[in-house]
Amino acid sequence: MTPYEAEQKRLDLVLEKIQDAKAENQLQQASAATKKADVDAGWKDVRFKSSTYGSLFETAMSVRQQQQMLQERELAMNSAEHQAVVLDRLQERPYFARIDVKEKGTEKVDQIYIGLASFSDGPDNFLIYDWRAPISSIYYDGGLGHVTYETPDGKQDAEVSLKRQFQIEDGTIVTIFDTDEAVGDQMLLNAVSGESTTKMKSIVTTIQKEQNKIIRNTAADLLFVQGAAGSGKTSAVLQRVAYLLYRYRGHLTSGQVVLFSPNQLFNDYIDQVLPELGEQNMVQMTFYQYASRRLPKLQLETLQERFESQPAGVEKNIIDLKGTSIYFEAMQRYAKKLNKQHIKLRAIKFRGKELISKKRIAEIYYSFNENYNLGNRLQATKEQLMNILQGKAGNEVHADWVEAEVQNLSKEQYDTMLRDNPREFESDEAEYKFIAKQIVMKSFTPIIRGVNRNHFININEQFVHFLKSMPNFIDMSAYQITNEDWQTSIKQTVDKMRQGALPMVDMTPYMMLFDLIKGSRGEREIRFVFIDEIQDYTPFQLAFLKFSFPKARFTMLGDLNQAIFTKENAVSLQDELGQLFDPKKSEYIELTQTYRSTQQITDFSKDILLHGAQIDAFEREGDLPVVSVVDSVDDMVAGTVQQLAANVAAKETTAIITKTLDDAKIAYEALRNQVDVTVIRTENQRLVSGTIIVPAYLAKGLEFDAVIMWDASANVYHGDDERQLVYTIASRAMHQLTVFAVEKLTPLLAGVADDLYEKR
Ligand SMILES: Nc1ncnc2c1ncn2[C@@H]1O[C@H](COP(=O)(O)OP(=O)(O)OP(=O)(O)O)[C@@H](O)[C@H]1O
Repeated sequence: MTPYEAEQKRLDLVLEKIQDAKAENQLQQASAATKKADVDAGWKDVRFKSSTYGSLFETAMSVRQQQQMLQERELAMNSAEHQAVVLDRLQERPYFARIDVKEKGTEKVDQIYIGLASFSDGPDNFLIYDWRAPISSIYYDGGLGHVTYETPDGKQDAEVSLKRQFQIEDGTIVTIFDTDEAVGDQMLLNAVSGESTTKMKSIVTTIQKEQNKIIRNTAADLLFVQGAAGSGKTSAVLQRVAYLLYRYRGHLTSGQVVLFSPNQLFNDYIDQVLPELGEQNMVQMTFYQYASRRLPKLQLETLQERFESQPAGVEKNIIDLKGTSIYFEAMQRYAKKLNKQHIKLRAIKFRGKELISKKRIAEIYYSFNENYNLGNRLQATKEQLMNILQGKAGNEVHADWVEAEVQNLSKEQYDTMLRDNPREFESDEAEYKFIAKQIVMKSFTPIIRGVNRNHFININEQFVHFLKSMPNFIDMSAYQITNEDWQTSIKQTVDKMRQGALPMVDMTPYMMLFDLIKGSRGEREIRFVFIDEIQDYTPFQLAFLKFSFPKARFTMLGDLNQAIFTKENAVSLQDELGQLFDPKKSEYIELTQTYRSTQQITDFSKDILLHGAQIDAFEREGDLPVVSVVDSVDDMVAGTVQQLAANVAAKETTAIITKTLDDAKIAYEALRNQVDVTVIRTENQRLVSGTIIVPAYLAKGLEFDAVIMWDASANVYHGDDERQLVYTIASRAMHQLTVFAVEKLTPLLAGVADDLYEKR
């Protein structure tokens, strides 16, 4: 029998067993469904008796029992359902690799077949191993011969005598490929040569050794991945989520994993990867969404506003300062001082008059000794305020307005107030008291809620006071900021706040200050936080996220060359992180090999960068990028139409990437009558197939077969600080890159070596 025949025979056998398992699974599902129906019927027996405490408790018990039963059944059904999905997937593609391994100390050679999930036909007889199983690591990590791999019990030695890759289609083995490398280049070439789609795909069959390190790391508190554009950072990190969910099954749910992504469009782009791997998606959001959730009343600056504002001079110095860890630390020191003085309060009012004055609240707040921290102090203040409110409510019973309301009660209102209470009162006085108390309690409810929600802290005023105090904490001249500059900037912030808005730079400090005053302990149930495009975060934001997720391990991914928001500040990020996380528990991994683009596009993009970053192109040939400097916008439009026609003929999806949203709209107006295009205006739009026009800041993290860079003229991209932006745009292209400029090409591209592109 040839190896091919032998493998096909085995495959047939496995498929048969999968078929058996499916039949079995269907029976299980049916039985789970009947059991659930029984429980549902049981609900009818749950009577709600609530006249006494005893019976209330009894009802609660039986509801609880029903719920528990229901949950168990649901779980059984879910796992049967889940299993069914897994089996379907395995039937489609049972495995993609095989390794023959002899573990140290044994003589037997095991044939390990690796697929998307484990499958066995009896205890310990695994016909397929999950790609995340410890032993599967061997497939990704090395060649033939001696290997060691990590298991939960420590390192294990083994000998590998065969590595085989398969392509299986419809139950038939199409190719078998034996290799002595980690993951054969041919296989990788096949994987990356496909066309782009609007959804990212998993890379499970061709994970590279360096990527495998990222995926399987469980030791680091901070895993920092610096990687060139297209080096598979995002891919690796999504595989990592799937890995962690597998590794900590039963202790970790997808709801305890949060991914901060650059924009909503990107969320949309990656949301199929985990389901494809048989896992649920983690919580995905942008930093902006996180902030809006926490500050629902404030209008925050949007991505577009942030990207398109081009602060310079002092304004920029101030923005820079507000993003530093120095500013973060200054805030901590400022907050500490609030234990002694300067807390900003709001009087508690009721029916237009002051119930508890600011002065009184301050007295209470500062009546606790210095051992109290801000959180305890606030808590203790709240308790006292509640006591006072209770007393005040008692006094209020005899107020005129209450009396009037009692008199005016309708019969219906009266009945609702009495509810199940006995209708007979000892005296009229007792009846009045009872009703009046209800009325007072009802009108006090919003005040009590307000106290519970810290409304007596005037956070806006506090924030302004914080800003005003900063010159006492930070030497502003070190940032080229004069006292006057600082005061002007405070005024601008205050003006914005008056309109119910908050500038982006003040957003994180504002949340942080409030958290400090509240003594917030962060979201402790979150275990893993992933931050993509880390170069766009300031040290202040990172410190804030660390504070907000105190129990989480962090994985940060970024490309310092694509720092389109923070620009050169990103370089110091790594140093800053060294202060936030214990260096002994931090790991830095660099990915230099890029997979997205052809050699020609990678070489061109790389040359845009000044410092010749370490970027290795994957050997895949394509056309040279084309740079076309034309005489007028009309010519650019005509050229774009022509290029689009060529791309469509070659079945390449194209993105026309502009610098700003306005440019995108202009391009759209110019093109819409001639070609079929969709303009992406906001991050909340869906990615559609076909040609799109998108502003650069929304194209982050995405990739396209072909990219047309719109208007790369000298008057559009001028400053050296836009180099990273130009690099980001160019590096979105997989196979085809066309650059148009009107009259004069941006100097940022003019510096690229002549032989790396074709002039047209
Ligand atoms: N091991 C791999 N096997 C096959 N394809 C891969 C592999 N690693 C990455 N790729 C492909 O390379 C492309 C770029 O990957 P990805 O988007 O993850 O890179 P990135 O580092 O996040 O890029 P950027 O920083 O530019 O957004 C994707 O099409 C991805 O599928």
